[in-house]
Parts: sequence; C-alpha cells; structure tokens
Amino acid sequence: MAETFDLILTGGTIHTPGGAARADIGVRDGRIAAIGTGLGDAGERIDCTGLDVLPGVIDSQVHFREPGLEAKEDLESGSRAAVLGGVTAVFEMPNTKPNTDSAEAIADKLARARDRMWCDHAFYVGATAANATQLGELEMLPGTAGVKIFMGASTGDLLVAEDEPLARVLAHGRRRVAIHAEDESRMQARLGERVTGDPASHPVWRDDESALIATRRILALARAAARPIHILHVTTPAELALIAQHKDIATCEVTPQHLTLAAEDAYPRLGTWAQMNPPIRSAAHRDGLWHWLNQGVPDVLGSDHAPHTREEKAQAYPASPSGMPGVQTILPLMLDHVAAGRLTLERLIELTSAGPQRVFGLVGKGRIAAGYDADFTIVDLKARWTVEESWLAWRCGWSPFTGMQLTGRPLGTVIRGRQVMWEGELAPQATGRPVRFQATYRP
Ligand SMILES: NC(=O)N[C@@H](CC(=O)O)C(=O)O
Repeated sequence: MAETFDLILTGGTIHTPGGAARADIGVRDGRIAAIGTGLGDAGERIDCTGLDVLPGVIDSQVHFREPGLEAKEDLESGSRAAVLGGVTAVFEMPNTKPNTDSAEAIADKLARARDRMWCDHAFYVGATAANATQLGELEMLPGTAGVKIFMGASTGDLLVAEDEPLARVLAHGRRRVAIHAEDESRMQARLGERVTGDPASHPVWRDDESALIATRRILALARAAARPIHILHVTTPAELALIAQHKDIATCEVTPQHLTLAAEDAYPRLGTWAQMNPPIRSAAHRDGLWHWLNQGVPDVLGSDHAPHTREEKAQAYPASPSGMPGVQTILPLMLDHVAAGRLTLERLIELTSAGPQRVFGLVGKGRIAAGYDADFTIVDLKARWTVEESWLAWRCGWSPFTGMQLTGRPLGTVIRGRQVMWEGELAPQATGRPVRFQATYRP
C-alpha cells in the first residue's frame, strides 16, 4: 500500500547533495520522509512543475532591531520580509536596545519571537568587556547562534576593540564566534578622512587596511586561543586571500550588496543609501570578491539586513547611519547572478544552506535529504521581474535595489512542512521556531 504523507511536493527539479533531479518529496511530521516518484497519498500537494526546489535559505546575519529600535524594524516585519524573499531561517544580531548581552535579553527575544516570527530563528549574544567571562554559558543557551564581536564601532554601542578583552572573549566558550572585523583605533585616527556631505568618502575613511588589519589581528588571536571564528561581510580580496590560508580556524561571509554594488556607481547614484559598514568599495574589489567566491573561499552568504528609516538615511553624511536592508532581496539578487552566469546554482545553495549548516553546526537543516526538516525555497529560475517598493515587506520601505530587473524569483517558502508563502501570499499565522545546534562545542 502506498504511504501517506502530510505533504508532497510534486514535479519539481530538486537539489539534493547528490545533484539536481526531477523527483517528488514526501513530508511527514515536518520532516522529509521520502524522495522519489509515485510516492502515493498526501493531505496536501504543492505542484512544483517547472520550478526548482532548493533547501531552505538560511540568512545568518540580520538585524531585526527589536527591542528598542522598532521604528526601523521588528521581529515580525523582518521575518515576514524574510519568508517573502524565500528565506526559511535567520540568525539575528545583538545590537538592539538594550543590547542582547545577557541570558535575560536572549530569553526576552525568544519570548517576543514566539507566534510572531514567520521563519525559524536564533539570536546572537553580543560580546562586551563586561560579559566576557560569562560568554561560555551564554552561547550555550537554547536559541543562541553564538557570540558576536564588533571590533569596530557601527550601529549601536557594542565594541570590543583591544587585544586583551578580545583574547578574554575568545577564551570563554567553544562555539564559533562571529566577527565584525574593522580596526577601531585605525578608524579613530582617520576620522578626518570623512568629507561632510560626501558618502563616497566612507570607504576612504574605513579603508582596506582598516578591514585587513582587524582580520589579521583576530586570526592571530583566534589561533592563540584555538577558537574557531567566522568573519562577517568580508569586503576586500586581500582578506579573502588571507582567510584562504586559515580555513582550519576561520570561515567567512560575503554579502549580495558587496557582490552587486560598486563605489564608482553606487555613491553618485544612491548617496547615503549605499552607506554601510564595512563599506561598498570599488568595482575592482567587487570583482575580487567574485574571484574568491568561485575559488570556494567564502562559506556563507548573509544579507546583513540593517534597516534604518528614510529620515535617518536622508541625513547628510556622516550623520547618516550605516546599513541597508536586504533579507528579502538576498535570494533574488543571487538568483539573478546565477542567471548571468556569475556563479552556479549549486554554489549558491552551498552558500545559503549547506554553508550555514556547516559553519554553525545546525541540526536538521541545510539540505534536502531524508530525516531533515522539510524547509524548502521554491524558485522560478526563468521569471523576469522588477523589484518594486510595493513588494518590500520590511518596515523601512526602501531598498537600494528597487527598479532593478532580475531573472529568477522565489515563489514559495516551506518551513517544517508548512507552506508559509506562495506567490507573495502568506499563511494565516506566523509559526517560526528556534533552530537547534549540535552540542559538539559544549564546554
Ligand atoms: N552593516 C551596517 O552598516 N550596519 C549594521 C551594523 C553592522 O553590522 O555593522 C547595523 O546594525 O545597522
């Protein structure tokens, strides 16, 4: 007798670790129960004919601003944007108000996320000089993605810049630590490079060396502490060349905006709306990131979704805050790069699903295989469309990419067997849950 499933996805090209093939996927109790053809009965079916079924996209760097900065975003609006863009899980950053730097703050975020977040989630703990010795315990709390260090000041006031407190942070705990690598003392010494009213001076101030020096320092400190690190939003080919020599201890992330925008065009066209940390740099930098991406060096793609209100961004540089939204556009932009032949779909899947699983030790996510969570991002690789402001669900309402014509579009988002989004329509209720991590690094 044919098996009965809760859900069957039929007729799609599915992307498993073994490659791409036409097959159906049977889901039971939120997990992938079978892959094949003629699977039998199901309570529900999703017709994926002509579409590609990818493992759910995991965005391991988003700022959803709750608590304290809800004028920019909150956990509900940010995660709604995520699922509309095909993202099934996010790891959320600690530079909220108050900072997420204690067990209470993590518990508060998890409570706020319940019944309000549309996608699965985890929260980072922000490192400070004061909580350094508690981080080994804090990073093991359920729902925690690990520790985040800001070596250079950005939005908010989280900062651990000097070697001694950095070494203390790295000494407490075992899990991989996520790093914002820009060198604070160099940037402080170069404040005079900022030209009022000219955001094109942003990458002159926060220059290549600011990033490279910080990356070099944290690699040395990580090695001394035998602590694995993950370097976020890498912007210079020189850093990727260096990280390539330290893959035993370091993983890293690149963002779609650094792979898409270049200073020569972005600052004249977008002004402060292109301002972020680390900065959008030259076309030569962008091309260098692509080179290393196709050499296999970056492990993950993250959006660094960092929304600010239009009023904030409209201020004259440098009063304007750094950061741009991106959780809803991460996959569309990258599908367009696939259509343009800049990377393969397989490499994209590695960067958005298998990569985050491997880097962070996620349990049950990151691939289409029996026993894994039934998280799928269903895409139409051929759809041609334009990013309209009306499509954006995040609270700030703008994107540097509106008006852009793209090829490739997320059509559906399935999380633990639940169809959360289909053709822009959401399920009646938000049912995101905390993700789980392997206990391998338990101190
Ligand atoms: N990327 C940014 O420019 N801004 C981020 C903080 C950060 O990641 O630097 C933000 O929270 O606004």
